[in-house]
Amino acid sequence: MKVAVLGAAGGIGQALALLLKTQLPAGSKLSLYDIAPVTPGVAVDLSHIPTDVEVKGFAGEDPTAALVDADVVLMSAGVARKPGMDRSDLFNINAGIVRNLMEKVAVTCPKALVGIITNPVNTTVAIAAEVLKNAGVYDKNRLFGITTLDVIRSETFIAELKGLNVADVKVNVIGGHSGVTILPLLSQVEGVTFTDEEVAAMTTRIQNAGTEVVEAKAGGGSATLSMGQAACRFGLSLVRGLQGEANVVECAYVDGGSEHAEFFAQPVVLGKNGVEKVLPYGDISAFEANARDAMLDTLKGDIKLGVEFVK
Ligand SMILES: NC(=O)C1=CN([C@@H]2O[C@H](COP(=O)(O)OP(=O)(O)OC[C@H]3O[C@@H](n4cnc5c(N)ncnc54)[C@H](O)[C@@H]3O)[C@@H](O)[C@H]2O)C=CC1
Ligand SMILES: O=C([O-])CC(=O)C(=O)O
Repeated sequence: MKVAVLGAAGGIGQALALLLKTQLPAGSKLSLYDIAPVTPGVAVDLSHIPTDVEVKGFAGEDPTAALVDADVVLMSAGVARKPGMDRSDLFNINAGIVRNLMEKVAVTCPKALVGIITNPVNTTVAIAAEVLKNAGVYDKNRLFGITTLDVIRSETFIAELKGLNVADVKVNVIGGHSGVTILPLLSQVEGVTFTDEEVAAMTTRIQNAGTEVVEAKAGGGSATLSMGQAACRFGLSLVRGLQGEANVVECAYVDGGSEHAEFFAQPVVLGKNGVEKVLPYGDISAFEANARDAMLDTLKGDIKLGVEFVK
């Protein structure tokens, strides 16, 4: 199994690479790419950790060497937010970065499962899809926007509020990955009841959790360590699915035939070809149905921006 991380010298990339070095199955290969010249050094550093995962690092303008034979590509290349910015403010720089990297993926490892972390995810995933379509290699089951951070935040915040063991809290988060498009389905959390006020406050906190970190880091970037953990969880789930494990389920932003939008985050079963099955997200409350319907114009606009960028 070969996993490539693009943007590997960054805050997320280094945290993710460390977790993958220690958690990928024995015999895996980890390939790190970033334009930053330090990247081969990051690989040398990680290679001193005694696990059976081979690490190689590549820097420079061309990611091809890192992508050869990749089964999974996790992309966090790009710029991060500073206080006062919205995720959509990252579009101008990150759209081109994602497009250029996806052009190399399309040529070098078109069958890889690709997880996009680079923001704005609602739009960059649409960009990635258009690039793959233009190259004639698009398979909707192999492309994912990684929304796992919204899931782990929801689980953490709910466990804190309700005094639960966080390992027992499971939450689906649907929609997209910014502001109102992030919709945690609190009504489905087993063994927990929320007042209307708690639902409203918790939903808002989860939607604004990225901004909470951006403000706390005060100009030093956005979530990197929690995102490293989230991306590692999602990447390992992709690997487990590829290896034939049954019942690997994650929420992800996919082109899954949703009635709501071309891309929509919801639970999916992962397998040898990526998405094996898109699962229904189940019964939701009136509050959640309203929030879902209210987000759709924003989400569809974000997707359209990505499609038009590539055209
Ligand atoms: N999906 C999600 O839930 C989350 C997404 N993000 C996003 O992830 C992205 C990365 O964030 P950080 O790691 O904190 O940023 P960072 O600035 O620490 O790292 C980004 C890395 O990308 C590299 N890079 C830039 N252009 C590149 C290119 N053309 N090819 C290869 N590498 C390139 C940079 O050299 C840098 O090392 C941002 O867009 C951020 O908004 C952040 C948190 C959560
Ligand atoms: O908020 C940001 O800019 C980074 C991000 O996507 C998150 O932390 O959820």
